Amino acid sequence: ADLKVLVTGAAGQIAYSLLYSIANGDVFGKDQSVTLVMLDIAPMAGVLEGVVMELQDCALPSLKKVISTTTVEEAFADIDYAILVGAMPRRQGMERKDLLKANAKIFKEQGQALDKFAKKTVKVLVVGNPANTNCLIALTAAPSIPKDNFTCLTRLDQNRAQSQIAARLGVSNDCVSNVIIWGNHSSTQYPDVAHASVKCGDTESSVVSCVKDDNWLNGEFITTVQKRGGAVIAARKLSSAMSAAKAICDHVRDWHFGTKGDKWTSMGIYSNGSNYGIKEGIIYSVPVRIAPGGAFTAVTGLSISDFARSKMDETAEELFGEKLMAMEFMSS
Ligand SMILES: NC(=O)C1=CN([C@@H]2O[C@H](COP(=O)(O)OP(=O)(O)OC[C@H]3O[C@@H](n4cnc5c(N)ncnc54)[C@H](O)[C@@H]3O)[C@@H](O)[C@H]2O)C=CC1
Ligand SMILES: O=C(O)CCC(=O)C(=O)O
Repeated sequence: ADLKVLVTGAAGQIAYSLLYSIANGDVFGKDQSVTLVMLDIAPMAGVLEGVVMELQDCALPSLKKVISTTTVEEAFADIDYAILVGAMPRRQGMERKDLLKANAKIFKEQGQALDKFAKKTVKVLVVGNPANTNCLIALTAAPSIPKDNFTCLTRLDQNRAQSQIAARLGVSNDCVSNVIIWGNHSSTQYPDVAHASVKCGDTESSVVSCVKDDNWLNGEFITTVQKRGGAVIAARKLSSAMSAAKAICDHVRDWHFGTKGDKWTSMGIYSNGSNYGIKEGIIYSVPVRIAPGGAFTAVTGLSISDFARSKMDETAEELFGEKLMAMEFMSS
């Protein structure tokens, strides 16, 4: 059957790369026909039309139909996937949580629209910042959809971490696996390589033993990944878009087709209180294994050092703080 995939913020920068990749079959496969639904706000209707024209002009075989709209009723009707990108991006000098007030109401409205109009099996990926807390807002506004159908994007952080390690070791990016992103997609996130491995030829070794520099791994490596979004904004005067679109494709592809073998990937998921002492009630990034079709389980049994514990708790605390702020905005 045809897959109906919604992208919000469809006239924006991330969408400009993302829509092409989805339409080209890079996410759901070349043999899967896709109906793309594109939502943006009314003032962007003209730009949206231009993007629709370009998608048509790509003449892609797996793109069955394009629907562009500025109303949530039409956008969320019967969708299989909702990729929620549309939101205000951060500018220089702002933290991602500064966006909460502006963006919280978007995700409340869209959560309600998911609840009312989407398939109950819809898979939701929240990208708009602050991604974890926006995801929690959407999930809360959509009680008829299972909590495990809501995730937020930390794959960009994972890709950044993986590429920092690969560059340090002088190997290609695909040699590095099982890097973990814990917690918030923010500067408190904890990129963790304690369980990561690097494969060169037939031999697989731990990243820690290959890098042989704990000072770098526990210091500069972590801060580089935590602050990478800000570094891109400072350089480009715009937030990451090409790399964000690529990470969205990686996330959704793995959620659709599953992870391979014993490999895992990180995504922000609803914390039910049973993983690594992380309390219930926030969207927190953890390593997961995913079965084909999308059922995922958090990877269990990983040893957690005291250093990791304190980092994991710090980012959880920030998320509970954001949740409190979000609840205040919602009730005021
Ligand atoms: N989680 C992550 O790893 C990342 C998240 N982001 C976030 O993604 C979001 C989008 O970034 P860009 O595409 O660069 O921004 P952009 O400003 O280029 O595009 C955003 C689009 O969303 C639209 N929009 C605003 N309110 C909307 C609503 N209620 N419904 C539908 N569309 C709406 C805007 O009109 C605009 O066209 C930002 O919040 C940004 O911070 C960006 C990179 C990575
Ligand atoms: O950092 C930002 O706010 C820009 C977008 C983003 O979330 C990122 O690049 O990681």
